[in-house]
Formats: sequence, structure tokens, C-alpha cells
Amino acid sequence: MIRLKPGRSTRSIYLVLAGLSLALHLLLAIFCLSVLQTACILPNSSTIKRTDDQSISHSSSSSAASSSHKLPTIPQNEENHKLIAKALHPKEKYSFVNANEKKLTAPGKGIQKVKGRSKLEALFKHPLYNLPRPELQEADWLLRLKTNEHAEDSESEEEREDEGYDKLNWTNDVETHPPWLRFHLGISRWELYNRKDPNLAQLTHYLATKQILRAVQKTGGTQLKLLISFPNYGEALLKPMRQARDAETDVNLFYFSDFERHNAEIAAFHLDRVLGFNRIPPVVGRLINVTTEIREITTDNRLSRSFFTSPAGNICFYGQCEYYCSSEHPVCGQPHALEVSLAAMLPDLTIAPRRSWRSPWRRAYSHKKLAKWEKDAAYCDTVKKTPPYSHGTRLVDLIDMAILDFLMSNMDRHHYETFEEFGNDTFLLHLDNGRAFGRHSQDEPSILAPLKQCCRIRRSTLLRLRLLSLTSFRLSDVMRDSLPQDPLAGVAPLLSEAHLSALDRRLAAVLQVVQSCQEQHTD
Ligand SMILES: Nc1ncnc2c1ncn2[C@@H]1O[C@H](COP(=O)(O)OP(=O)(O)OP(=O)(O)O)[C@@H](O)[C@H]1O
Ligand SMILES: [Mn+2]
Repeated sequence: MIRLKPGRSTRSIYLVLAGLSLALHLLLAIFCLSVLQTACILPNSSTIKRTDDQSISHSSSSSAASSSHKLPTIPQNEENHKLIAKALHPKEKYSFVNANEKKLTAPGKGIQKVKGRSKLEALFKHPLYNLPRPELQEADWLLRLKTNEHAEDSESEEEREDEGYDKLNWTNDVETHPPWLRFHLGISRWELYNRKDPNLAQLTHYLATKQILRAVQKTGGTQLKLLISFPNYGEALLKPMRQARDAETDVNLFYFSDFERHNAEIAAFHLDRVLGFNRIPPVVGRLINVTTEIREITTDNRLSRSFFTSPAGNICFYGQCEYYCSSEHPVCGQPHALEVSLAAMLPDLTIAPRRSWRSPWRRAYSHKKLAKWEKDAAYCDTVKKTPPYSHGTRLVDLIDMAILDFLMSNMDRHHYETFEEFGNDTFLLHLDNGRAFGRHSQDEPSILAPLKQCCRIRRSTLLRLRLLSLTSFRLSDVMRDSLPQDPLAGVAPLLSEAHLSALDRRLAAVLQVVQSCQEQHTD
């Protein structure tokens, strides 16, 4: 009994102490949670939240106001910032020439995300390919639909119907429009098409599969090309296969004597899209029957007269034009099958006139003469002061074009075109890429003269080029992902491995020029 008394009091003391300690721990835990969270997490999360709120309110207000042509909006989250920062990080820009690849792929969340989907998909999901753009105004669309009272009801429509053309029953409803019309209606001041528009795939499918109703020679230019018509008034520019995919241009041939290549037209469209420019009309490959799809339907005598059967029994033709339109340079089926490229035609010049501009860096079309820019290292100083290059985006647009041309080794950019409707504030059309991808074993540094001499580059272009030089996106790999979307890739790869690796080598050269510029200039 005596022993029990002190035991009971000790136990109650222990109990009180334990209760106190529990209460203190609880207090401490509450204190830590509130204080530490405030100190370490809140400042950051509040900044991010504000950005989020802004982007959401902006995009929701814009989407409420926008028409059917919606522009992509960018999710502004922490990961996006990290990915942009990664592209900005100059240390990683030459990763593909560096054998030490693992080191560069290890850090960074972006790279882990690339796993499980194609590099092309990952590239197009990257924030640099989803930059927010100002909402387009009425004047930023090339074409608008006429209201019903202005629409003409012409007789010729019925006549054409007899020739195999469909009867027109298009309304203001986009659903009734054929893909080529949707493409035309989607042309804006800053790009020829929206990469995310599902109509793009429908358009290329249309060009690759629709019945060919008409095939005539297209005038203009120096080499043979045909204008193809489809039943619902769509048109395409056809360039035939003239040489094997891996054939290299003869080193003794001046660039202006080079053949035009159908696969160059296709690959150029893919490259321009991969670079984020969207300035080349969609081009698709198609295997046609030269007898049933050209010879038997053409109304063009100059073309039909030139058909013959070769000694090997193949059906060939050569048409009438300035270069290579003779029986010594025939375009031949095997015996009827011929690979061609089909480029979606731009709206007719009567509806959407275009202006043709001579490139300040055009080459002298001569075997002997040098152009001014080849002799004067300070040539760009003059160009910079000359309208339209003296203000706006024209000069950096021209430099974008020079970079595209250098990557695919296209020396044939003597002119470029813009839509008159948009004046000087608009993108440049990158038409006619048939002489690209002629040589893979050699680069042509002179194509980069505008970049080298002006030391200017559009910021978004540079960031995307750096991204494409990372192992996780590598230009040759994304092109290897993109080109098989074309039906002709099933016949043979559209670009040989040698051409694909030339792209990586040339991209490194572009970034090298930028780096030299950065070392020379402080601004
Ligand atoms: N997709 C297109 N839609 C409408 N017009 C086009 C398209 N592509 C080219 N053109 C027009 O057709 C003309 C001839 O095209 P091509 O691609 O042969 O260029 P070119 O440089 O004139 O020819 P060449 O290289 O034989 O001299 C171009 O100058 C351009 O105005
Ligand atoms: Mn050409």
C-alpha cells in the first residue's frame, strides 16, 4: 500500500509530462508547416499562379472572341519555362556533333518526356513551337468569303460540270468546303497554314488520292512542270522524278543548270514545317500512271506530242520548255508508273495577287560574273538602310529563308514572293525548292551570306535551331519522323541517310556563324 502511493503520483506526473510534450510537438508541427511553407514555397508558387491566371484569362477572352480560325495558345507553366531555358542554354547547342551524348541527355525533364513518342511529336509540343501570337484581325486573313448577294452564279459552272467537275454546293459552312479551299481560307498575314489545322492532313490526302481530271504544262519557269486539276476545282503543281534519290548533282554543273527534284519539293515542305516557318505550300508525293493520268487526258498538244516509248519499253515524255525539254532528257514511267510531287496551288493571282521581289543576295546568272554581295563584305549595311529591309521583319525573314536554303543547299533563291494584300508586314513565301538537296557531301557557305554579313537572326528561329541541335530533338531525327508521312516514302525514303546527316552538319555550321557574330558584337 505504502509502495503504491508514490507510484500513483509518479504515473500522473508522467501522464502530464507526456501530454505537455504531445501538445508542444503539435504546436511545433503547426508552426513549422505554416512558417516554412510561407518562407520556401509561397513566393514561387504565387508567381507561377499569377502567370497562369494571366494566360488563362487572356486565352479564354481571346477564344471567346475568335472566329473558327483559332490560334494556338501556350500553357505557361513551370515546365515550359524550364524547356525554353534549356533551349536558351548555349552550352548544349552542339550536342549532336559531340560524341559525348549521354551527358547532354541525362539532365532536364524535357528529354525524359520525349520518351514514348516520336521526336517530331515532342518537338511540336515544345513551347517554342506553341508561342502565343497576337489574335488575328479581319485584315490579317488573305481571303474572306463573299456574302450571298455578291456571289456569282455563272453558266460556265454547268459547262465545267460536263467536263467531270463537281457541281458547286459550297456554302458559308466550312464543312461544305473542299480541303484546298479551306487551305486558301486559312492563309494569314504571318503564315501560310496553321500547323495544327487538321485540314492539312486532309489536303495532302486529297492531293495524293483524288482523280486527276486535267494535266497541262504550266508556263513560267525554265523546267517542265504540269498544272493538275481535280474534280472539285482543286489544283496542284506537278514536278516529275528525274533522277535517283541518291544521285548527286554533277560538280561541274552550275546550280542553274541543275535538275529540279520532286523529292526536294516534298522534303523542303517538311523541313520548313519542322523549322516552324510554315511558309511553303503543302507538297505531297504520288505515284501516277503517265499513260492514263497524263497522256490520255491532256488537252495540251505540246505535251501530248512529246510522248514516246523508250527502247526499254517505258512511256516517256519531255514537253516544251527552256531546260531539259528534249528526247535526250525524257521523263519516263516504269513502264507507266512515275513518281511526282504535287504542291497545293496558292489562290489564283486574280483573287490574291502576289508581289515578286528580287533577293538582295541573288546570284549572278552567269558563268563569269560575281554579284555585288560577293565582293563587298559590308554589303548588308546598305541593305539594312534600304526599304523594305530597313524596318519591320523583312530582313530577319530573309535570313530565315537563307537558313532554310543553306540547310537544304538550295542556291536557286533569286526571287521570293509575298501576298500584295498584306503590304510589307507579312511572311515570305518559300516557293520553288526543286533545286534543293542536290548535294549532300558538300555544303555551300555562300548561301548563309545574309546571316554572316548582317549578323542578325530572329530570336525564335535561333531558339528553335538550338533545340533542333539537341540530341533529344536532332534535326535529322525529326525529319526522319516527318518524311514517312508522305505516301512516296513507302517506295523509298524521301531523303537518303547522307542528306539527313548533312542537315545536322549544316545546322552546326549555322550555329557556328551565330556564335562568331555574338563574339564580334556585344549587342
Ligand atoms: N504552289 C504554287 N502555287 C501557285 N503558284 C506557284 C506555286 N509554286 C510555284 N508557283 C509559281 O510558279 C512559278 C514557277 O514555279 P517554279 O517552282 O518552277 O519556279 P521558277 O523558279 O519560276 O522555275 P525555274 O526554276 O524552272 O526557273 C513560280 O515563280 C511561282 O510564281
Ligand atoms: Mn526553280
